[in-house]
Amino acid sequence: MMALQGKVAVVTGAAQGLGKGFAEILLQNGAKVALLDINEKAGKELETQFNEAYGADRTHFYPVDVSSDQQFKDAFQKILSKFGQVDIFCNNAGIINEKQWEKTVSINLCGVVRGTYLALEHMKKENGGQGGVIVNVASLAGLGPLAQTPIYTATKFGVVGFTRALALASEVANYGVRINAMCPAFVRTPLIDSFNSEEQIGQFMGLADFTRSLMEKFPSLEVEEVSKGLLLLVKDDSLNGACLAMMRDGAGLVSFPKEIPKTPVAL
Ligand SMILES: NC(=O)c1ccc[n+]([C@@H]2O[C@H](COP(=O)([O-])OP(=O)(O)OC[C@H]3O[C@@H](n4cnc5c(N)ncnc54)[C@H](O)[C@@H]3O)[C@@H](O)[C@H]2O)c1
Ligand SMILES: CCCCC[C@H](O)CC\C=C/C=C/C=C/[C@@H](O)[C@@H](O)CCCC(=O)O
Repeated sequence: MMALQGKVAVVTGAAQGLGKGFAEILLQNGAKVALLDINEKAGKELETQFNEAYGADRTHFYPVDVSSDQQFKDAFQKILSKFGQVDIFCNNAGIINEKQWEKTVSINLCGVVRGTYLALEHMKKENGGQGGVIVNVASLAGLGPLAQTPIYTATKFGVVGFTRALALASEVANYGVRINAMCPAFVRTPLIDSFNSEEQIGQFMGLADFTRSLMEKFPSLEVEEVSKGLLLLVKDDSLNGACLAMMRDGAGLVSFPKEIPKTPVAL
């Protein structure tokens, strides 16, 4: 089990919702945490709140839009100057916007790639790094489709595929870095109200009742429950390439088929 005392973590999309919960559980377990978010006001307020609760200088906020390569790189350098190292990197920032779908891809998928490559470059043993762990936040919609959000679904499938491929690369090439994904069902944060917003859902608004019925099948989780899942993926040294599915009736590591299950067809 990885001990978190003295470790340095980075969490994107940390100003509210799941990111805030992830940052807090890492602080409670002894890590220092760099908070990254596009929302400067909420981020700075959270920095003050966390430093008061967990000790001065345990947390610092960096304003970053994860769709900007430059902002991400600049912040990473500042984090290294302040904290000296990065051991844990959680790519959590994500949005739902089916109308501005290229923006959604740039944040939800490209943002995860940007953060992961920055972290990997620093952590990789072949670069003189100390190893570490990266956790990418996907969704249950990265394992099965959410009809109202095809682009969001595509980005989350992308996050799962990217995480699994890179985890395999890390194992084969011995990077010394573990890379895992989280796939929670609905979680009680502002994001789940999106299904009712024409601005975010656009042409798929007519499917709102379909999402509502899915929410009955998968009752909302609380941020605190999902945060325990992050802690598991960070601490358990045996986990690399793991996808943790989380639902109200229980969490579990997803078993992906070794062979593709298929029904034969005549060609
Ligand atoms: N809430 C759910 O039901 C749920 C379920 C499964 C997965 N997720 C995933 O969890 C992650 C967090 O979602 P949440 O529910 O906490 O959402 P949220 O909207 O409450 O919080 C998202 C945070 O990300 C920040 N953010 C948005 N765009 C950004 C950008 N370009 N750069 C940096 N920060 C940015 C926001 O300012 C906000 O603080 C997302 O990736 C989401 O897809 C959420
Ligand atoms: C518009 C609100 C969007 C919230 C998006 C969040 O990421 C939450 C997504 C939550 C649930 C998605 C469920 C998708 C489910 C199906 O595809 C289902 O078949 C998956 C089956 C899983 C199982 O039963 O084991």
